[in-house]
Amino acid sequence: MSSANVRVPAKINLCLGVGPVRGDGYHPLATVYQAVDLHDEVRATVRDDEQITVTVHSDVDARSEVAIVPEDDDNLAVRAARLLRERTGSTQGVDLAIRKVIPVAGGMAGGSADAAASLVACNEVWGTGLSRQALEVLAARLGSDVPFLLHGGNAIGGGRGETVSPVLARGSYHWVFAMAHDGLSTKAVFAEFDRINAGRPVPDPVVPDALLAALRAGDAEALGSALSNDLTEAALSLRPELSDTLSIGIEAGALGAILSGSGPTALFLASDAEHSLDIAFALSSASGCADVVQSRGPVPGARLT
Ligand SMILES: C[C@@](CO)(OP(=O)(O)O)[C@H](O)COP(=O)(O)OP(=O)(O)OC[C@H]1O[C@@H](n2ccc(N)nc2=O)[C@H](O)[C@@H]1O
Ligand SMILES: Nc1ncnc2c1ncn2[C@@H]1O[C@H](COP(=O)(O)OP(=O)(O)O)[C@@H](O)[C@H]1O
Repeated sequence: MSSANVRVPAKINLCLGVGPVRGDGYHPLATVYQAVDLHDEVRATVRDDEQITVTVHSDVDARSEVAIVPEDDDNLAVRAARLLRERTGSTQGVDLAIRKVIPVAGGMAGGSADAAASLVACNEVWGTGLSRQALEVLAARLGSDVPFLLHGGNAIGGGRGETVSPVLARGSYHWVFAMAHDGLSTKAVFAEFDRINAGRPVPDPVVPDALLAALRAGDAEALGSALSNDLTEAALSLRPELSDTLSIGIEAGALGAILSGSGPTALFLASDAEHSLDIAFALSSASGCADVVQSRGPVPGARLT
């Protein structure tokens, strides 16, 4: 096969517990990931030389972020292809074309999603035949949340986020995402977390029992109350105006409102499609929102289409 197309979802963190910084600079996490219906696509086409190229396209007019996605070896999709080649000894080249929908530096793992998609697409077109398990090992080297994007659905994330284990979950949830005008650097938000917590004891992170119970029961209202994110204070310290966005969604009756990962995307849980439309409408005129998107989760991880 000379070309393959992979669809890959964004992720949200239903809870994000963050522990004290480790010796390697990373933080231990206790999170529940959910893959949501907001997808990038990566098309891989084999070249007849050894080059690896990437192009990035977007249909999203309201955000001009594609300009900040590197179209060179720094692109995470290219790094994934190089890592797969290194691991398998393949010498083939590939053209990668990314259709970008997931917000860039939005706390929804868009770059990690493209890395996961590139692993699956290149493994297919190069015929390198690595198992999902072997791809997960490579994924963990590319970024903390890349293994989850291969997996999809709902899952518990441990370690620095790269260990993914199953969670008992029921139900399909209605989400509204408020995208900000500019992204936030994950590294900068973790550094702010360390600055704020310097001199304070930071406990080891845990996944709250109330959140696990809500997911087991498929109870949207209980899930809304159990949403949590230990990076909130740090992200709001860097972007105080995000608290206005969260307040607008809460006033519109959201069952729960938190930042997605390290932000700045804000996420709101709705009880049904109509409620989700009401919340989206309230947010659409907020000055801090570049775009408002209604979505559903969970959905599967990176898949060939
Ligand atoms: C915070 C989370 C939560 O799901 O999501 P995002 O907000 O980025 O989407 C992730 O852990 C992000 O994962 P990812 O974007 O793959 O981060 P990485 O490339 O591994 O790390 C980028 C930087 O973030 C910091 N980092 C990341 C993960 C972690 N557990 N501890 C950290 O301190 C480190 O400074 C690291 O250099
Ligand atoms: N394919 C890619 N898509 C998006 N960002 C990328 C990609 N490759 C590299 N990057 C870089 O990674 C950074 C973080 O991107 P992203 O994964 O979207 O954010 P987050 O970690 O907040 O979810 C961006 O600022 C961008 O420069």
